[in-house]
Amino acid sequence: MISFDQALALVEASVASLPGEDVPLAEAAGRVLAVPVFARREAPFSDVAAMDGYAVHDGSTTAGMQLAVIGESRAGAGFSGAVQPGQAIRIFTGAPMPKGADRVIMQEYAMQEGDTVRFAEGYGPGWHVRAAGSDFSAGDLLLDVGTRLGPRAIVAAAAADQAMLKVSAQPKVAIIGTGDELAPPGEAHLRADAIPESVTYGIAALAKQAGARVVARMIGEDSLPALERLAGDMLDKADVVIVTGGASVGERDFAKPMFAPHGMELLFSKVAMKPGKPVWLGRAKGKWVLGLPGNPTSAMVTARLFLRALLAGLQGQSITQVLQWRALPLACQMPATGGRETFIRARWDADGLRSLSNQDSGVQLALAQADWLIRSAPNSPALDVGGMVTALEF
Ligand SMILES: Nc1nc2c(c(=O)[nH]1)N[C@H]1C(S)=C(S)[C@@H](COP(=O)(O)OP(=O)(O)OC[C@H]3O[C@@H](n4cnc5c(N)ncnc54)[C@H](O)[C@@H]3O)O[C@H]1N2
Ligand code: MOO
Repeated sequence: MISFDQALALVEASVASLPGEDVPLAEAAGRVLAVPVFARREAPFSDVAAMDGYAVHDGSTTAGMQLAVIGESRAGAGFSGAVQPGQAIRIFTGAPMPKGADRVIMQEYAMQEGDTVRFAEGYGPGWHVRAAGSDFSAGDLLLDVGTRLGPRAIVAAAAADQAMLKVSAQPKVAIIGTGDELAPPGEAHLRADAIPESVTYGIAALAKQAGARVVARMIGEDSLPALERLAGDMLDKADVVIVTGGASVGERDFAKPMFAPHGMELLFSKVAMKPGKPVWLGRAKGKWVLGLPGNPTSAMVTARLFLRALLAGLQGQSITQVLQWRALPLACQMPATGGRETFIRARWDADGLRSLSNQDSGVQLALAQADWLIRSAPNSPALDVGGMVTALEF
C-alpha cells in the first residue's frame, strides 16, 4: 500500500492537460486559462480624473481666484484644447485630463457662476488624477496559465481588451454508483432495505465546482456483465470515469473487475489513509478511472483530494493550486493518530479549528458541518488547544 504523498505524486506525474479551446469572454467564467492573458494596451490609457470637478493647472491656481471655465471633458469625450493658467475645464470621473491640467478639484469645493468658477480653501491635498498606466502597462501579464477565471479574474481579462480566451477543455466526467441498497432520493423510504443514494450527487457537485462537465451519473446494476458494458460506454463518453462503492474486498465488489475487459492498468490500488483506504486510480482506453469508497465521508474526502488533483492536472493546473494546505491553530484537543495518514473533518470556529465529534467514515450529516480537513501524518502525537495543524478547505 502506498502513502498519500506517493499517490498524489503519481497523479501529478501522470496526468497531462486536455487540449485548449477558444471561448468568448462572457462564457469563460469558471474555466482555466490555457495561455496567459496580456494587456493589449495600458490602463488607464491616459491620465484621467478620479473625481467629478474641475481640471486646472495646479501651479497657477489658488483658493478664491476666479477661473474661466472654457470646456468640458467627459469619459469617452475628452476636451481637445489645452488649459492655460486662469482657466478650468469641467471634468467627470474617468474623463481624460486636458493638456495643461494636472489637478482635479472636487466639485464640492467649487462655486460656479456662469462661465467662471472659484474654489473654497482646503480643496487639497488630493490631486485626484489617475496616471496613465498606473493600473497596468501595455504587454503586462495580467493572468497566468492555470488561473481559474473567477469573477475578479474575469474583470482583469476583460480589462486586457481580449474578446476571446484560450482555456483548457472541461474534463468530461461520468459517475457510476454501485450498490443494490441504493434508491433515488425521495424513494428510499418506500423500501425497507433501501437507503437514499447520496454519494454520486456529492461527487457530481464537487466535479462541477472543480470545472468538470458531468456527462453521466447513474447507479450500475450489481451484475458484472452489465457493469462491464456500462464501463465501456462510459469510457467512450468521458475523460474520467468515477466508480463509487464496491471498492473493498466483498465478493460483490465489482468496481475494479468491471474495467478488466477494457484493459485497465492501475496506478495505485489502495492508499495508507484514513478514511479512504480503498481509493484507487487506473487508466483504460486512454481515459482515467477513479475508484472511490462507498462510505459517504470516505468518498467525499478522497474526491476532495484525488478527484480535485486529477481534474486540476487535466485542466493544466498544478496540484498545489487546488490542495492549498494551511497552518492553522486548534480550538480543541486532538488525539494521537494511528499508522495511516489521517484526514480529520473539522469546522472553523472563532478561535481555530474544532474537529467534529462524529469521525465515522460512513456518516453524512458531519459532511454538511465540516468545512476543513485536518491532515495528520501517520503516528502523530496528541495535540492540545492552540496546537498548529495542517488543514485544507473541504
Ligand atoms: N473486510 C473488510 N471490510 C471492509 C474493508 C476492508 O479492508 N476489509 N474496508 C472498509 C473500508 S475502509 C471502507 S471505506 C469500505 C468501502 O467499501 P466499498 O467501497 O466497497 O463500499 P460499499 O460496501 O459499497 O459501501 C459502503 C457503505 O457506503 C454506503 N454507500 C455506498 N454507496 C453509496 C451511495 N452512492 N450513497 C449513499 N451511501 C452509499 C453503503 O450502503 C455502505 O453502507 O469498506 C469497509 N469494509
Ligand atoms: O478507509 Mo474507509 O474509508 O475507513 O471508511
